[in-house]
Amino acid sequence: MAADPSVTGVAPSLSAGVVGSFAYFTVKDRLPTILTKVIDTIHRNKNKFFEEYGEKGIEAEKQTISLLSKLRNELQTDKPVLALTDGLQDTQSWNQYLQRQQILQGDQESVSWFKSPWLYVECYMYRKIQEALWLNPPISDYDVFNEGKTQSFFESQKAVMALCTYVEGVKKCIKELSRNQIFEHFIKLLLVSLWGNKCDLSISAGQDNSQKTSPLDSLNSLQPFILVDDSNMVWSTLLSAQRPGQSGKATPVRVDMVLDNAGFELVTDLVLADFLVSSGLANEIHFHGKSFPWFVSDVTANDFQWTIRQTLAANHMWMSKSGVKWQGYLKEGVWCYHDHPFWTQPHEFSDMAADAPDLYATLQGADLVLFKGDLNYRKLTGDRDWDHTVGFDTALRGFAPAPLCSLRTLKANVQVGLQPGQAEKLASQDPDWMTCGKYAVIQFYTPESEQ
Ligand SMILES: O=P(O)(O)OC[C@H]1O[C@](O)(CO)[C@@H](O)[C@@H]1O
Ligand SMILES: [Mn+2]
Repeated sequence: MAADPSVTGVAPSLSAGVVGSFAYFTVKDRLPTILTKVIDTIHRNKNKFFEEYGEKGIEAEKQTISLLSKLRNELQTDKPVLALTDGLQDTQSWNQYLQRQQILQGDQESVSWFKSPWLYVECYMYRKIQEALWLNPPISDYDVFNEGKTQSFFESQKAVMALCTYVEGVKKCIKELSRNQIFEHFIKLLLVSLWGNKCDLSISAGQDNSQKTSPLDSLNSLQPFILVDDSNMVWSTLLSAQRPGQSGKATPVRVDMVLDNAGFELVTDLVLADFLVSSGLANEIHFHGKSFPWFVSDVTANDFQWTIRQTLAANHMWMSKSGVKWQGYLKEGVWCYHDHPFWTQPHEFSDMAADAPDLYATLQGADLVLFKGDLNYRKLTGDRDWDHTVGFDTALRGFAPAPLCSLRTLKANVQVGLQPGQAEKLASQDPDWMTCGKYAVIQFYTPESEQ
C-alpha cells in the first residue's frame, strides 16, 4: 500500500488507517462533524431556497441533504471511495486520481476512507460536498461555508482596524524609511500573516476561531513558538530580485501568494501584499485561491472580492483607505487573482509539474512564492510520515518552481527540517505540538539555479 521508505526513500502517506493517529481522529470525528454542520446549514436555509427558487429550491435542498447524509454514512462505515459523476471541469482528473490510488493500493475495495491517504480522502470530502450541490442546479452555487467565513471576518474587526491603522501609518512615511526600518516592518507583517493562519475554521470543525486582539502586540511573545525561522532568507530573496534586467532597467519583482483562509488571515495577507508593493519590494502580486468552497474557511474568488469590498466600505478611516488602495491595485493589474483547479485537487505538489504543467509554469514566473497555511504545507511535503530531521528540500521531492516559503501554524502531524532532538524536546513538553496550532514555521527553499 504505502511506499516503503527503506526501499524508495520516500516516507509513507499519513492515513486514518493508523488507529489513534491524528488522521484517524480527523476522519472518525472531525470530518463527520463538518458534514453534519453542512447538512444543518443547508436545512436552515430551506426558506431562503424556497423564496429564491420556489418548490425546486426545496426539492434541491432535500436531494442535497440526502446525498450528504449518504456520504457521511459511507465515511463512517469505511466504504470504498466512489468516482465522481457531475461532469465538471475537474471530474475526469479526480477520477483518474482514484484509479491511480486503486492501482497503488491493489484493488478497488481498499481505496476507502480509513485505508487511503488522509490527504486524499479529506480533499475528496470537500469535492463530494461540491458534487452534491452541483447535482442540484438551483442551489449549485451556494457556499455552505459562507456564514462562518463572513462571521469570522466581522468578529476580527478590531484586529483588522489595528492592522490597517498600522500599515497606513507606515505607508505615509515609507519614502523616508531606511532599509533597516523597511526590513523591520516587513518582518512584522510577515509574522502577522504567519500567525493569521491560526484563524482557520477547519481544525475547529467550524467553531469560532477569529482574532480578537491586535496581532501586532503579541509578536514578541510568540517568537519562541516559531520552530524554523527562515525570514532572513525571504528578505534576501526579495532584495536580490531587485536586479536590473538585460536592458539595464529594473525588471518587475513578482510575489505569488498561495492563499489559505478567508476572514482575518486573508486581511493579514492583503496587508502584507500592500506593504510589499508600497515599499517597492515587489511590483506585482499574484494571489492564488480556490475555485470552490474548500476546507471550511479557504478563500474563493467571492471571498476575495467580498473582503476587499467590506474593507473599503468600513466605517473606519484607515480600514477603508486600505480597501480603496487594494481595489485600485486590482484595477491597475498590480494585484491579480487566479484560481487554478489544481489547488482543489488532492495531489501533493511534487505532482504539479506533471499534472498541472501550466500552473507550474505560472509559478516559475514568480521571484518568490509564499504558501500560506497547514494544508499547503501538507501538500508541499506530500503529507507523509517524514522523520522530523529530513530536509525541507527532500520532502519537496523536486517541487521547485521558484524560491518558496511556507508560512504555517502546525495543525497536522507532519513537520520536517527540525534540528536533531528538537522534536523530542517539543514532544516531551507538549505532546500535541504538531496539531494544536500553537507552533509555527517560516520555512524557505530555493532551487539550485537561483542560489
Ligand atoms: O487552513 P489550514 O491552515 O490549511 O488548516 C487546515 C488544516 O486543518 C485540518 O483540517 C486539520 O486536520 C487539516 O486537514 C488542514 O491541514
Ligand atoms: Mn484552510
